[in-house]
Amino acid sequence: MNPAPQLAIVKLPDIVNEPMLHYAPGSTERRLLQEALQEIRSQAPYEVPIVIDGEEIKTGHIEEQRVACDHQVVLCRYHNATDPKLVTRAIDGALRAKEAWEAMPVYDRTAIMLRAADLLATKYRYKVMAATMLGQGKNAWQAEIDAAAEACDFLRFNCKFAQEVYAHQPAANTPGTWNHVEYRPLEGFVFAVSPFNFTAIAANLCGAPALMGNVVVWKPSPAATLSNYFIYEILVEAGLPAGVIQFVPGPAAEMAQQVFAHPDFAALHFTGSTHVFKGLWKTIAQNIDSYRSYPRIVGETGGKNFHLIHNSAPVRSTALQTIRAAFEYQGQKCSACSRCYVPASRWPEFKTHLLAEHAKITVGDVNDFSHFMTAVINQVAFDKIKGFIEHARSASDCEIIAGGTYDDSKGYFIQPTVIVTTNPHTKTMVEEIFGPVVTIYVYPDAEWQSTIQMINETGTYGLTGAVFANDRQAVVYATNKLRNTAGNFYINDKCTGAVVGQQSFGGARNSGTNDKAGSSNLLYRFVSPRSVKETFVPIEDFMYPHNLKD
Ligand SMILES: NC(=O)c1ccc[n+]([C@@H]2O[C@H](COP(=O)([O-])OP(=O)(O)OC[C@H]3O[C@@H](n4cnc5c(N)ncnc54)[C@H](O)[C@@H]3O)[C@@H](O)[C@H]2O)c1
Ligand SMILES: N[C@@H](CCC=O)C(=O)O
Repeated sequence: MNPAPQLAIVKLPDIVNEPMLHYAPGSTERRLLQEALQEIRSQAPYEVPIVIDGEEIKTGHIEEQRVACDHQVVLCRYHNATDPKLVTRAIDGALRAKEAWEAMPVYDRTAIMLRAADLLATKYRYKVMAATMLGQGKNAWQAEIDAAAEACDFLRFNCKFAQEVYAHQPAANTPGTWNHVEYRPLEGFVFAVSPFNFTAIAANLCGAPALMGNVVVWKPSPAATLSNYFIYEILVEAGLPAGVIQFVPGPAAEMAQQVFAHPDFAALHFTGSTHVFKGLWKTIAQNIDSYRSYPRIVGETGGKNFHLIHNSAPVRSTALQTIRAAFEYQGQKCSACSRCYVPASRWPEFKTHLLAEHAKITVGDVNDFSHFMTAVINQVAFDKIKGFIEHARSASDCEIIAGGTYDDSKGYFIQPTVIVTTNPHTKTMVEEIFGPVVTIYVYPDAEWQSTIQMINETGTYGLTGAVFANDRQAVVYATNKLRNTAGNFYINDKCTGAVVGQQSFGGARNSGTNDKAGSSNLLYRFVSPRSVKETFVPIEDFMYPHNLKD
């Protein structure tokens, strides 16, 4: 196929954050979302195929995704790529689609992504939200944040960031020459592996490399299959050519082994847990001699995020922010507040506010919009979180002051749990829980500086953190001393809720490669620049002036 002509240097439409809807009683959006929930429930179980080169494939090797808050209900039955031949087919098909996709003008690739965002914001907003609510256990507001706002924002802002990348050109040209940089898609294919907890992240993991002209084999999370399939369908409706993104639910470990054995494997785009990411990195390292190029490895992983409260902080607001950060989406945001440091002088006041607000939280079915929390994702998560709670219950240095109960008879419900510890290195202060559990350590006011040092040295993660203080010296001190403790750092705000275009997202240490989702940094990881120099005037001599005779 010939490259399509490029007859204009185009200007992007203004890119702004998707306006958030509020789902207040009586609102149109609330009614439409409730109808979508009913519709999805009535259609369930959906049948989700593998899609390779635009062809729906039904292997008959079926897995189920269930409704998190009502686990007897099967939301979808999806076909799994258990046969390695299918993975080979997906890779081969993607590589065949590559030439035409990378030859497609940037304008057209961009138009597909912008169109997908508009389809999601309008025609499919409630459908994708409802699938996210039922499948991934989000209440209406959390689904709006994720499946509507953040997913649209990723799709649109990436287009803006891509323009920044393409516009980044050499600073100088010697007279008679013109230099430019071409941002080539990677030579090979990208493997995108997405987590259960954000539909938006899944859209970004496959969408960002594709926007930059790459072809992608996408393995969605089993616990997010339906919403992710709907995202895939939207991209196709928006004009994504067959083969550019291959939608391949499958056995994770086996697929990864096969993909990483392929010489054309060019990049991993992963979000998920730290131990899985490290395992994938090791396999890639072991196979390094077999690749055409050094693969790019981009992974955003776990966290152990903190709120640090100074004795000058506005206590009530800080307690409210802590409730949101610890318990929204049942603590299943990688950014969730999981450890909290409170000065002894303000602890009684903080505790009073925290417990009073905690008492207002209800946990229940996503169809009842009054609930602040719903179920955690599945039995494995439920059991793991339960284990942390029981460990705290039996530990002599911990006291559970709120919550601490759970019930998986209908859905995987865990009450928001507050632990107070006298040991700042107790298990729940150090390990990622990924559930609605926050542990508080009360520090002597005089130990503000050593507490900060301890926060910096506790655990292995570096994702998000927040300091709350009115005293500006305290803010400055904490901000400087905690520089490497969090890739996303907040001052007088909770440690969750990064917005695309406003706070690019990611952490270092064991939290990931910090390539910052929602920024041009990330897009640079999926291109391989070629510097091109053109000379306009032919030369007439190979000698340089200094070679001339006196
Ligand atoms: N830093 C971030 O931006 C960010 C964002 C969201 C989630 N997370 C992290 O993700 C985790 C929660 O998500 P999750 O439970 O879906 O994570 P997970 O690691 O269990 O799964 C993530 C993906 O990896 C796949 N996978 C699992 N085992 C694999 C293996 N052996 N080989 C190849 N692929 C494998 C899964 O099927 C899924 O698609 C938490 O640790 C959370 O902190 C991080
Ligand atoms: N970007 C989201 C977290 C994504 C991870 O789960 C936040 O900032 O809360």
